[in-house]
Amino acid sequence: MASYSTMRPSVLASLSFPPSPSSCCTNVEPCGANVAFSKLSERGAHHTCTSHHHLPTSARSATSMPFSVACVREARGGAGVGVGPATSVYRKRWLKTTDHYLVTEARRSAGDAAVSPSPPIRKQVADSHSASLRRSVCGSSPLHALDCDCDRTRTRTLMLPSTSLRVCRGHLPPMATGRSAARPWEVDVEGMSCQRETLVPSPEWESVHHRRVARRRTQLKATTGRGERGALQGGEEEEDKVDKSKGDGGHAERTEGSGAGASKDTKGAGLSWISPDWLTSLVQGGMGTLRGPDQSGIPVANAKLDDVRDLLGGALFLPLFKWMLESGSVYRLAAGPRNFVVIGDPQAAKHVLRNYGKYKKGLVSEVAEFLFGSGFAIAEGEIWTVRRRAVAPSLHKEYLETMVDRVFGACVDRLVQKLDQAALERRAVDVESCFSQLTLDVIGKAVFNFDFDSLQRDSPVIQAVYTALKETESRSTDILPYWQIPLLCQLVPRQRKAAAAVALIRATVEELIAKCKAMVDKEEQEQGQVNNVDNDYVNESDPSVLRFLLQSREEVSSQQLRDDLLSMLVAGHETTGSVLTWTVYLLVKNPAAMAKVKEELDNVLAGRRKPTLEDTKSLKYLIRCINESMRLYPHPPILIRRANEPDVLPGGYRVGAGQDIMISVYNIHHSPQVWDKPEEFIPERFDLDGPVPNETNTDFRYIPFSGGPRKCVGDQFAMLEVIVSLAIIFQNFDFELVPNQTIGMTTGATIHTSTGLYMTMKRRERAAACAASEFVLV
Ligand code: HEM
Repeated sequence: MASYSTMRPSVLASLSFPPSPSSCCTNVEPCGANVAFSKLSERGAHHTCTSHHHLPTSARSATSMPFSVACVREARGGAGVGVGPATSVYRKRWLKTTDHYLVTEARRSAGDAAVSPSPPIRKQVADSHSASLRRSVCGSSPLHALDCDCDRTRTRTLMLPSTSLRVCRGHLPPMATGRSAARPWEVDVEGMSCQRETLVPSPEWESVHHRRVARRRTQLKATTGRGERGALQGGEEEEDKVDKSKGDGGHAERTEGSGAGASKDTKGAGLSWISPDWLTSLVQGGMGTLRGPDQSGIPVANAKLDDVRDLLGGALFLPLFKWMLESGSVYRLAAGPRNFVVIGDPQAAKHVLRNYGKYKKGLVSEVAEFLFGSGFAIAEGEIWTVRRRAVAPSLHKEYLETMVDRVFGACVDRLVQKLDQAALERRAVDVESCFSQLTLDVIGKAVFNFDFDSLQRDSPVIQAVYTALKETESRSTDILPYWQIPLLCQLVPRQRKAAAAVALIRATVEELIAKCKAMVDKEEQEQGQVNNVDNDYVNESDPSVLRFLLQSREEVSSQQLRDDLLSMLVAGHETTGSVLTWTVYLLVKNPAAMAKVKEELDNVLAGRRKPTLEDTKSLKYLIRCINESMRLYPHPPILIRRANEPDVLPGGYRVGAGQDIMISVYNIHHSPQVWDKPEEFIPERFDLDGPVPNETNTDFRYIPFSGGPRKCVGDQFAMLEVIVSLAIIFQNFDFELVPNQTIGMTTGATIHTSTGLYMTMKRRERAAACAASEFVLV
């Protein structure tokens, strides 16, 4: 048998190996997952690791053979590159099968009729043609790979209208992989015609799933107390099997909420052994025996097992609201080993938020430290005081005016072009991802003077930010903070994924800082002096926050600067994107309000598409719509604090030192005791000629930007960005919701839709008459 090492160069060169049978994912990265593979390029022993689930089927099976991987990070991976597993066991097996493959191929090309290509090779050759037609677009959630052929044992048959396809579980949207009733979902297929298809679960899968759910329910009903936990564990073992067979849990980590009847991916709940019923009884009764009677006067929510799915990994704010209706506006909740006091009362919220000394960020700092480091969004004490004082002045009036004039409009204009194209092709667009891209572009320019250009090309940063934020939320409900143990972080796939996301974000930020530093130093060398910066300073060519901070020559370590800017990047990106998404959604659902907005825009801007800072003040109705949208969908919906010392809340509720607190902004904003018709979208509820509502003038009934010393530092920036964006977009387009969509809710740090928000759009006649583009990005 010819050996691989002797045959490799010549045979590989002579093989017309199909150009990239390709991994199923376009976002392959060397993420160092459980099974690492090394890539042996012909140039020598270049090794790179890539995650197991990113590799094509042939790489994972025992019968591995050469193939190529499109590695986006390294921009490598073409035809004729052999990939072999790195671990010795895999390498051995792989070499064996490669030898076999090469010999077989050699015999075949020498005309040996007895040899026919092995089935996998035939399959790959066939797929290499169709792969180019069906390139997956799974980089940008919630779009997922189609027909990826990862591993046949882990696939599920899905019915397309015309055919049936096999899709890897790991690449399906969460509602498809979840255990609750699945319903139709969508996958973007970048095929020849770029059509979108709707997939529904196959009838076999549905029936297996329903049987499993029914069995589990019966088990739970039949048991109580200790037994209940036993039953849950039993059920989980079964679910675990399902989960293990999932291969990649990555996508499934994006879970569904129960809003608007959305189905839920209860992965978190299913994998955890905690039962709030059990813990609630501990708090209600057991706590009396363990720690003495509960003197706090705070009612304990009767948390039910069914609700825990939402609590662990879903739209947490929804069960919190349900429990408020049952237990009152301040209640205690046992969630895992922690217990929280949940506040849905404006006065109690005001007390906690204003008394920052008594209440620190606590749990938030713990669970988000891996992302923000010592950034001032989560820092406490002296670091926070100093850094907030240093950064906040960068968002001064001159700066905001520059943003309105030179950044917001220019970025939105690119979105307009994108939507224009979709309108021409009568294509539906997921506006949620568009807004996420837009706000990343804006914050990139505003904070770093860097153009992510994510509207035009896929930015891995978006997914990385989402992954990192989702991880912070998961950590806050994890039963054990195992992620505090470094070794476990290296072993657990979810942690590795989060670490990779943070590494990517940090590397991006560090690179941007280095570039800007070099530029400032160069300028100063050329001018032979250090620039003095006053509070209104805006650099003409680079108005970014980074430039402001570097030029102000504050004493700060480069790591602190990185963490502060990263705080702004993360805090200012998702939040604003979500406000845009839900405001558009609400307006499209309320045509009368939309008509008023458009009328106002036409009056105030009179065909000029670009509002100035002054114009924004006149767009009063639009602003009220945004205010109302942030009431109904606050981002984040929950604020977390921890009591530094014992205290008494308004209403006489006692909290002990170390007590974790959730201020549910969602509860306050939706409370029937606080608002009339709280569930309705009524922009007029805020007086049109009155002040813009905030925490002060509503006495903490309305706190979308929080309140007290740790109130959002970017509130004005964000409002202006949303006003300018919507003003331009609504002048240009009429939107329509794609029918039969389920708009579910899920949370990262903000409220997301569970599977995107698809809309079609038409150019408004009036806008069509306007010139194509008036903005140039600075
Ligand atoms: C509509 C969009 C936005 C919303 C709804 C929002 C909301 C919030 C909220 C509620 C907090 C307080 C969290 C707490 O009390 O625990 C906060 C903090 C913060 N926000 Fe925003 N934000 C938005 C946009 C922005 C933007 C655009 C930036 C940056 C330019 C930004 C930067 C920050 C920072 C740095 C903090 C931490 C402040 C501190 O702890 O001192 N935010 N945001």
